[in-house]
Amino acid sequence: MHVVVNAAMSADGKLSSRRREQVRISGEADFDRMDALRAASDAVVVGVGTVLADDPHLTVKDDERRQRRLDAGKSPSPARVVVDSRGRTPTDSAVLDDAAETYVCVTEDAPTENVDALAERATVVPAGTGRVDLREAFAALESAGLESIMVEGGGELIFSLVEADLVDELRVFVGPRLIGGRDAPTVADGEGYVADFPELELEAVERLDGGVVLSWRIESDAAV
Ligand SMILES: NC(=O)C1=CN([C@@H]2O[C@H](COP(=O)(O)OP(=O)(O)OC[C@H]3O[C@@H](n4cnc5c(N)ncnc54)[C@H](O)[C@@H]3O)[C@@H](O)[C@H]2O)C=CC1
Ligand SMILES: Nc1nc(O)c(N)c(N[C@@H]2O[C@H](COP(=O)(O)O)[C@@H](O)[C@H]2O)n1
Repeated sequence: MHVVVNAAMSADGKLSSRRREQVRISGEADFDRMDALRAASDAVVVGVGTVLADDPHLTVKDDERRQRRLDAGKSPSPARVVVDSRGRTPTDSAVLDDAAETYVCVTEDAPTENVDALAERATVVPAGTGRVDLREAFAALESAGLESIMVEGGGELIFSLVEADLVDELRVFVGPRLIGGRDAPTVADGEGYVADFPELELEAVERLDGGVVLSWRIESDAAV
């Protein structure tokens, strides 16, 4: 399994504002780069915080890319995965439509009524208790044939994935605006580190949309 995190942040490192509503940080070229990465992936992963904030669709937008996937015997868009401990994904969410296959990773103690409702529209993957056990969930996704994984956010999920040693690459578009706010989400939220900070190796720098795309490799010890 190969896991790439792709996100867009302001020049001061924020994924959105303190209201946690979607903020357009990327320009057309960066959204197109994101679409190409989606098209090259087997699955696109987000946390339920992102579903509740943005109601994303997570499909491939470009017709030619969708056609190329069909020509290769694949579905037009990759599978969508929501990491959602309690099964809070609303049943009318865009990720639960029939445009692509969807997996919802929940905990074993998630409320049964939520799990049952989600199971009508998605494949439910139980993993862990309290919070989704990401290593167990990703191992289940890999067993389902999902090898090439793109994670779009948000900051809570990205931090946990790094902490679980599941991330191979981090690609961040740094856009030409400031958002500010001590409570605004960043690329890596969660508890944060106080020591043994994960080390990154810079692989590429590309100017785009008045900002820059930074591509980093993360040393990962653990295999899934
Ligand atoms: N600029 C960008 O590229 C993007 C921005 N966003 C923004 O990020 C914000 C949402 O991010 P967050 O609030 O951080 O939510 P998130 O999308 O990271 O979801 C976090 C939630 O996932 C669930 N979860 C289950 N197991 C977990 C585990 N082991 N570790 C972590 N979370 C687990 C929990 O319910 C947790 O609250 C929104 O404001 C959205 O607009 C989201 C994606 C991309
Ligand atoms: N890469 C990027 N740049 C931005 O400026 C953003 N606001 C986001 N947000 C994420 O983009 C995805 C939207 O998906 P759909 O267009 O609905 O398919 C979703 O993951 C947002 O959280 N990303």
